[in-house]
Formats: sequence, structure tokens, C-alpha cells
Amino acid sequence: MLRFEHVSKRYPDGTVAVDDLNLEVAEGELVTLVGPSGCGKTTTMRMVNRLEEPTEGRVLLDGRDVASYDPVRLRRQIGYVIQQVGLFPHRTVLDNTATVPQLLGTRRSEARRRAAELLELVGLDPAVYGGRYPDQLSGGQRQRVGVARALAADPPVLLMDEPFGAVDPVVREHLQNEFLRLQAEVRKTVLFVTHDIEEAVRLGDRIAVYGQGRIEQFDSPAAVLGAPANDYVASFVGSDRGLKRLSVTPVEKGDLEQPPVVHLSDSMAAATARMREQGVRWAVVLDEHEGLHGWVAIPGGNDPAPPVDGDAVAGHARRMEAWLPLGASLKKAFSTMLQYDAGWIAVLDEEDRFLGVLTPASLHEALRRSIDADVRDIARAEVELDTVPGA
Ligand SMILES: Nc1ncnc2c1ncn2[C@@H]1O[C@H](COP(=O)(O)OP(=O)(O)OP(=O)(O)O)[C@@H](O)[C@H]1O
Repeated sequence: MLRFEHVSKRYPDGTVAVDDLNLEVAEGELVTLVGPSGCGKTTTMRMVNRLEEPTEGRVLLDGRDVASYDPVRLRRQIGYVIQQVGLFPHRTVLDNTATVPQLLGTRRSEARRRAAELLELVGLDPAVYGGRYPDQLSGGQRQRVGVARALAADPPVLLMDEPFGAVDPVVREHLQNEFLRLQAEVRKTVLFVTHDIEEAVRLGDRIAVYGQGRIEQFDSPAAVLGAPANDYVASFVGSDRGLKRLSVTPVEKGDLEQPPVVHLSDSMAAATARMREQGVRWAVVLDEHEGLHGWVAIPGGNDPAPPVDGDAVAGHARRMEAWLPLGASLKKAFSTMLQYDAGWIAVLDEEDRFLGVLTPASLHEALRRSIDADVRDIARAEVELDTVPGA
């Protein structure tokens, strides 16, 4: 979809910003470019929409050299989001978002209808925000309008240059989550520049780690964190890369423990027998649809209301609210366990069926697996998508 072939950029003063770059971004893929200030990320990006021209090599869009496009027509196919969003101060949010489609000849009413849909998509209620002016928005809200506006012409390619750089870390995380949710829906081919390795890992299907004008490693987040290609990449991703790995390593079936499982309608006598048989003190309780209800403990001597003959599990079970989907990250598993102060967390499949539990011991095993595994085989964890309206 997007391809750099031996691309170099030397500025007139002799600065080599990009040095023999080779990079390919597949259709629908989100590639993050990460590296320290001045390493050539922005220059790389600006050679795609011809705000800069390479001094050597070529950039291909859908197999065609971008140099052969008319720059204006080229830019219509490429959404561009930058840190200082550059909204028109005297136009409303709705009109700002509708600008490009209108320039492309879409009728005003149709462009505004589409703009309202996009504002909705980026989490801004058009009825509330559509009529406001940019200076009546928070920094995070302005960034969202920037993203909506870049998507308005439905370009196949999006260039994003530190789009969330100007907002505080909490809002930033919300924007990242929302952007991932959006990307899962619209599947654009995205080149995303950041100097923040956490952001690169979180968002990228693949990450290009830049040194001075060159890519030092181009790989999946798990591989970059788990097997840095050289000392430069290792020091860039940081000594806490083991911890960062947690956010890209998913909980797998093999990590789970299998405590006894009983149902709400079972008798306490049968449930107790099951627990004794397996030598444990508690069992997971499922409802009649095999959904998670909670847990039940083996009746003890100082139980204030011990079960009597014929009691069902339903009368003695406790609710357990916390659970994780299979594929959630180990980081999420760890934080959920801490948040609920729980000794175990149930893991459910896509249809909310119970698969097993994660305990501190099994979590520890999973962490070891994450550190020891051949990183190339590690699937990417699903990123938690919590949408916080109005952030
Ligand atoms: N117009 C220019 N003339 C000369 N040198 C330039 C020009 N634009 C950028 N450079 C230099 O090229 C190098 C790469 O700049 P670029 O903006 O691509 O880096 P970056 O990785 O995006 O940095 P940052 O994260 O700070 O935005 C830098 O050394 C910069 O000073």
C-alpha cells in the first residue's frame, strides 16, 4: 500500500534527515515510527504527501510513485493529523469537520451530515459540540476534531504526526483507546509518528524504531520489546521492557487453572463432595447459561448459616464481578487482580463462557512465559478499549 524504496532526504544545509530508508506498510496496517527528537520521523512522513521531496529513492502509494501525482490530488487521498491541530478558529466544529468533503464538491448538507457522523465516531456528540468554535473545546476535544476532519474525506491513508502529543497523559490514553476503536472500524493504512515508546507499543501493529535517519528495527511490539535488535533499540525501549511486555502479552488458555465448577442449581452436598474430592476449599459457580455467577466455599465449622439437607448452591454462592476475556493482556490481568483484591480471576471466551481461572501462581507462570518465549510466536494482546465520553 505504502512503500519507501531506498529513500534519502538531504536538506540543502547538508543535514541528512533520512538515510536509505526501506519500509512497507500493508493495507489497513498501523505502523508507528518511534525515535528520539530529530531522528527523521516527521521528514519521513512529509515525503508521503509531498510536503518534502526525497533526494534519492521513491515513495510508492498503491504501487505508484507519489512524485507522479498532482500534489493537491495526492493530499486528498491522504488524511493528515498533526499535533497543533490547525482548526479554523472562525468555523464551527461541524464546519471544520466538513471542510475537505466540501472542497471536494460534496453538497454542503451531505458534508455536514457526514461530519456529524464522524464527530459521533470520535466520541463528540454533534448536538453538543457541533456548533462550538475551536476555542470552546479542551485540548483533547480539539485533537478528536482533528482526527474526525482527517477522516472526513475517507482517505485510504492517514498520516499522524504526534497527534496526541499536546494533551495530558490521562486524556492521551483515552484518545489512544478511542483511536484504536476507530481504527478497528475504519481500517485505514496509518503511519503514526511518536517519540513515546509506550504509545508506539500500544498502537502499532508494527513499530519502526528510528536511530539517526535509519530504522534500527521494524517488527511487532512484542518482538521489539522481547528481542531488541541491538543495544540502541534495547536502551531506547528501556530497562523496564519486561514490564512493557505485559501489555502486549495475552492471557492464553494454557495459563489457566481449573478449579471445580458447580452450578447454582446443584445441591450443596454434591458441590461439597466435588471440592473434597479435588482437595480444594472453593469452587466456581456458573448459572444455567454457563455464565459466571461467582464462587462457593466448602462449608466450615464456624459458618453462621451452614447448609442443611437439600440446600442448593444458589443459597450459599457469592457473586464475583471481575472477569477477563481470553486474550486480555497480562498487564490487565494483574491490575484487575489488584483492583478487586482477588485471589483469582475468571477468564471467559468470546461468548462469555467460563474457561478457567488465573491465580497469582498461574499469572507468575504466564509472566515467565512472556519473558522466556520465542517472541516471534507471541500473539498480540487485545488492547483494552474503555471509552470515556467527553475526556
Ligand atoms: N528544512 C530543514 N532544513 C534543514 N534541516 C532540517 C529541516 N527540517 C528538518 N531538518 C533536520 O532534519 C532532521 C530530522 O528532522 P525531523 O523533523 O524529521 O525529525 P523528527 O524525528 O520528526 O523530530 P521531532 O520528534 O523532534 O519532531 C533534524 O536534524 C532536523 O533538524
